[in-house]
Amino acid sequence: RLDNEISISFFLDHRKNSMSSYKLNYTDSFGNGDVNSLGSNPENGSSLAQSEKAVEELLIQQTPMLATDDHLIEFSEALRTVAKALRGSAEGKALAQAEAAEWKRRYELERSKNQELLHKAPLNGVCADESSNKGMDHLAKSPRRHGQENGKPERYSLERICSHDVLQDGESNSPNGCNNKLKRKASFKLSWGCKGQANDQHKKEIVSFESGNITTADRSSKQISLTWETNPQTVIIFTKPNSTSVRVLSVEMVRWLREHKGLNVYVEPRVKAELLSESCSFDFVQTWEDDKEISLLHPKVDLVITLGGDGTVLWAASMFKGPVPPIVPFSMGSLGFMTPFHSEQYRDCLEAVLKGPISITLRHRLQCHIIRDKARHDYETEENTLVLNEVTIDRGISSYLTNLECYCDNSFVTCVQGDGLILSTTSGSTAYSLAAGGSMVHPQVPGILFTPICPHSLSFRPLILPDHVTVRVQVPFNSRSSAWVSFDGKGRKQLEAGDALVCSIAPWPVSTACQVESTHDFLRSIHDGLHWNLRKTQSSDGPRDT
Ligand SMILES: NC(=O)c1ccc[n+]([C@@H]2O[C@H](COP(=O)([O-])OP(=O)(O)OC[C@H]3O[C@@H](n4cnc5c(N)ncnc54)[C@H](O)[C@@H]3O)[C@@H](O)[C@H]2O)c1
Ligand SMILES: Nc1ncnc2c1ncn2[C@@H]1O[C@H](COP(=O)(O)OP(=O)(O)OP(=O)(O)O)[C@@H](O)[C@H]1O
Repeated sequence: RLDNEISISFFLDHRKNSMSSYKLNYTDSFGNGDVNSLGSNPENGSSLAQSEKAVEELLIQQTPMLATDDHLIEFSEALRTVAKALRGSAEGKALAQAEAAEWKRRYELERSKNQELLHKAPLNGVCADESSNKGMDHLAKSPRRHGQENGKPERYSLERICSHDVLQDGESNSPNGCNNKLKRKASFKLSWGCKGQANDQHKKEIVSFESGNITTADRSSKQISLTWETNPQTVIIFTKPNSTSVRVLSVEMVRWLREHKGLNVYVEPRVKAELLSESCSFDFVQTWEDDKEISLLHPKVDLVITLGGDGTVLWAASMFKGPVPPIVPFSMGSLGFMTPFHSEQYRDCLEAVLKGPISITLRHRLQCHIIRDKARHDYETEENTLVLNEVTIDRGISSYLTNLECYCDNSFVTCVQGDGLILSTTSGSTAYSLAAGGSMVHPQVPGILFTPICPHSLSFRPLILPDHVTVRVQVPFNSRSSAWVSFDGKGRKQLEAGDALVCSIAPWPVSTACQVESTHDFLRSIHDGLHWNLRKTQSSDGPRDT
């Protein structure tokens, strides 16, 4: 601080014509006087200006002896140096004090915010009967660490969430509300951890600030495992249509699930008809009359099995407008990014899954909402659609460029002029978005991919946005043509000028069972499915660096 006042007083002995004593005072930025003082005679201090004037007068008017003159000059130089040093030290001290006060203020603020959050947020890992207001949101957004679990030391403890939590949330959000059926559902818990790494316990749940250090948030995308707490009793099987191999397998699997595992089995109406045409002994198999009824099934179903390719997984997920039971996807298609299980080994695989624990990939979905300009004042709006891969806004049959205004949390992002735009989940990053030049992203990375389709621009690179944002894509009023939206490649809807699509991460992810674990399965699928970075290895036979 530069406002320190320094006064130097000289006490001159006129008789001896020499300096006898001095005193230095300075006032710090907090108004404390006499913080440091030097000198042998502390009384009779005067201002610096007066003292300097006195020195000057002495030097000029009194014609002192040469020796005394030199002595005074030397002394005044010394004083200047001391004054400069003191000023520097006072400045440094004041700065440090001000900085410390600011750090302290921020730390207190952060601590009080954290404590507030702790009070507000319910604890994860507590079963539904202990805490009733938890949801999948906590799983995805606010994992919490337990000090002790099952008597194990803290460093081995895992975070967990019970299936009740998922249900409770689903029930409160579901338009159908099936509370009376909750008890029929097998309960399970999800745990996530970092293979017992000792230092894991030190991670903080949110970004925190301590002693000038910023520590990062806990990682949300850990390996997640599912452990049944009560045995699963009901499964639902979705099958790819018009496939003989799928039909043969479904007959065999339904019988095995009933006879060897004693499970209740649901299938689609089409499949029930197929089963009954094989044998009337399949009349135990349950189904539903129309698609609306399936939305009432999720409280009863413990496990979903799919027989087909990725499209069948997408189809199965689309049947659940709220929470989705864990899915075990068997590969009976050509690519199989999301279908790691081999159908030939279905017995071993289902034995392992029904017994648990199993690794799962928690795949985020996007919830998409169309807002019509014509209906902007209406109370009723169109129903949300949930997608596991992506929502696409394109030019459809129009031969004009699409013109789409894009906003992210109300900030203008850009205007897409080209064939269209893909808003993809990270699971969908290996599907259409990949074909349009988007990056491949591990499915458990939270985020929304913003990938243009054939943009008529040289510099439109794809983006990946964080998972908390809301994206709005609007057809401007001056657009030459309307645009078309499709959800996981299905259910096309027209967007007229002024209409908008609003899209954000849904609170109901889809958990798919892993064959090994999430990262292993993802890497296997990009290697086997896409032959990613496949190249003949260069031979060692040739020129080398010396
Ligand atoms: N140009 C393209 O690549 C293109 C065009 C349209 C649709 N699609 C994709 O097809 C999906 C619909 O799948 P479908 O089976 O109902 O249609 P489909 O029968 O036309 O199959 C599309 C292909 O995409 C693959 N696929 C689907 N989801 C995938 C994923 N997450 N990762 C890697 N590959 C995936 C499928 O295995 C299949 O081979 C859409 O969600 C979209 O992503 C891609
Ligand atoms: N149960 C179902 N009912 C109606 N349509 C379905 C069902 N299961 C899958 N489909 C549709 O059938 C199409 C093909 O399915 P899927 O992708 O599973 O098989 P595939 O094309 O042989 O596999 P892959 O995608 O690996 O090549 C998809 O468009 C999907 O939406």
